[in-house]
Amino acid sequence: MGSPMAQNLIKAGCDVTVWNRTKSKCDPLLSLGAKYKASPEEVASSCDITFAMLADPESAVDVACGKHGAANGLSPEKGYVDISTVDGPTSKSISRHIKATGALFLEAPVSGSKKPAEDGQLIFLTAGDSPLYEKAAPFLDIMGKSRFYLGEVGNGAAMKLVVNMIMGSMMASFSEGLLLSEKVGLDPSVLVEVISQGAISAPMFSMKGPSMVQALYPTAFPLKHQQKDLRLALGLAESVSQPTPIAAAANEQYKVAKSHGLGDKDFSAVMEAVRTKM
Ligand SMILES: NC(=O)C1=CN([C@@H]2O[C@H](COP(=O)(O)OP(=O)(O)OC[C@H]3O[C@@H](n4cnc5c(N)ncnc54)[C@H](OP(=O)(O)O)[C@@H]3O)[C@@H](O)[C@H]2O)C=CC1
Ligand SMILES: O=CCCC(=O)O
Repeated sequence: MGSPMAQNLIKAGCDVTVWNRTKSKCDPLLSLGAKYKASPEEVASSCDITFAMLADPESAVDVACGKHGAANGLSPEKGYVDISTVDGPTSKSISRHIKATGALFLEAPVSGSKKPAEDGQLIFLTAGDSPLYEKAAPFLDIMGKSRFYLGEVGNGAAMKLVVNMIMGSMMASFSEGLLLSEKVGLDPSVLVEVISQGAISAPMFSMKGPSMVQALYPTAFPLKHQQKDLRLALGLAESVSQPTPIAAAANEQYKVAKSHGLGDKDFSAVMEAVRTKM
């Protein structure tokens, strides 16, 4: 996700400096004109705004607050925008570290996957310092098609987790439907077509259905990240005593799929956990 987002900034003429743990993944960006720094600290100290896109809460904390983390390079007037999908408590902790340097903080997780990231069509769910929201807006508009400002840090993370909780449950349910249709002698491709014309039509079903029918799961959104998001969403629900039995059942299926080595496949590969008693 970080790579196509950075590409769009570079192509729009922004002065972009990049870092990634696996340096070779920066090469396509460097050939487009990006500069490279050897640590998040050096990126933050050389840029006005630093955007971070990390896998999970642990890596988001490490890159922001760890040794040679971005916080070490920040100072007043600078801004740190964390686009990673994390839970509210993690985001608040990162915010405290960043703000202790005098810099501003915005959480800005995104809805939309690989293709929207490539096409600059992401949906930003932001919260935190509103002056940084205003300053970052022109860049968010290059990478995305819309942006929401949701107030206090934690609200962007919560919105993102609720959306992905619904998405994960929908995908598990869709998988069950595809498999059931096949078992009763229907053509699952026709089910995909029927769904696309009715009230439960969703771009996700139309885009992923045809390959799921062929048991193909080319990765757009890794299954391990969908399971992480369900886990974090269940934690959010627990924190306010909201029952979420459907999401909890879906999470079990993603856990099974992950434990069978499907974590790096697209999250639609949850169908393999539903298909067989893995
Ligand atoms: N893919 C999608 O469709 C979407 C993903 N998201 C969210 O965006 C985030 C990124 O997703 P995505 O790009 O798909 O994930 P990837 O797994 O493809 O990339 C994860 C990134 O995090 C880095 N990373 C992981 N662990 C560490 C660590 N310990 N220290 C430093 N860097 C680390 C990786 O570095 P390295 O290259 O070295 O492994 C890589 O740059 C996740 O939070 C995900 O939930 C949100 C919307 C859509
Ligand atoms: O977090 C991943 C979201 C994927 C999507 O919105 O299609």
